[in-house]
Amino acid sequence: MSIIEEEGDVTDAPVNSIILHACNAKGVWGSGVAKQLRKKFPEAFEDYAKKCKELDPNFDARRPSLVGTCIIKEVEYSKLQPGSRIHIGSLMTSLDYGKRVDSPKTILKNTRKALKSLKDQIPKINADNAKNGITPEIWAVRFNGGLFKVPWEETRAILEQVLGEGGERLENNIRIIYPPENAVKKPRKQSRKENQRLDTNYNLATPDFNDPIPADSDSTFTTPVDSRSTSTSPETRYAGSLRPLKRKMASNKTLRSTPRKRMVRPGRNKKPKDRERQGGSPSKIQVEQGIIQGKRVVSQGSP
Ligand SMILES: Nc1ncnc2c1ncn2[C@@H]1O[C@H](COP(=O)(O)OP(=O)(O)OC[C@H]2O[C@H](OP(=O)(O)O)[C@H](O)[C@@H]2O)[C@@H](O)[C@H]1O
Repeated sequence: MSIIEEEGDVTDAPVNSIILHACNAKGVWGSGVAKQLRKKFPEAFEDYAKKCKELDPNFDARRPSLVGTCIIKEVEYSKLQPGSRIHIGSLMTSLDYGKRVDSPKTILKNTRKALKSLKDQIPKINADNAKNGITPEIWAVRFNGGLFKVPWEETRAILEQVLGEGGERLENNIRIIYPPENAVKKPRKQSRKENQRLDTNYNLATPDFNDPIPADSDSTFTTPVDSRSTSTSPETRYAGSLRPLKRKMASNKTLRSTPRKRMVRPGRNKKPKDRERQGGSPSKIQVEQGIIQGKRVVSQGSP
């Protein structure tokens, strides 16, 4: 047994080979590789869906006995080559799919069991092909590594352990097929709402203006300052104008909880005229001058 990884399309696997992929146990091949296989080999899908339904008629996950097994279905390879055969091996590594997909840990546990199930079925397939002097090759995708979101290295380690174990090594060679980089769908474009949220979050962070602008930046490089001016965050809505500063000062006044008290000593602010009328004490200068507005003041020590 050898394992090689190469670029390509798994649906181009040759006649007499075994295509290997992972799927849920709910009878759905709605996306990813499974969908492609459903389209090209509808017989394999019908067999899989029927088996899922037999074991769990309502697909309510009460009888998840297919998880951890491998369904292998032999189908016609091509209508153009009557009698030509290919096997589709479906590793049931998660009970459900989409948001209800099993955790990576559970998927890996199920993968180990499902690969053992595959290994148990291979001798019969090999025996059938031996008549024609063929040892079928296994063409696998990097299963679990797409919609099931399990890092491929972790799945591969289990594959090597189970299929390559000691004296029971498989004689079949394994080809891991991965799509060319430019064939992989780009991540979904973020919605306008998500973009706005990201934008706001970004602008709320205090930009470090001391950060050097990357050397390879071109004229379209957007600094945090530029993007702040288009932001709708409260802190930055008025970036570049004086209005926010004025508003800030105004709001400081109105926000003060207790009005500032002025310390006023009694009679302090009264005009000299008032002071005199009220019989207040004359100022030092008035005393020195001896006169307050026509009224003679007798200073101390005068005869
Ligand atoms: N033609 C091609 N040739 C070669 N490699 C190809 C390829 N097309 C894609 N790949 C790559 O093959 C890896 C696995 O990718 P996938 O996402 O398919 O599989 P998976 O094992 O993570 O997950 C399984 C669940 O995905 C679906 O989901 P539904 O239930 O329909 O919702 C199923 O039904 C299952 O349940 C990724 O590296 C893809 O880039």
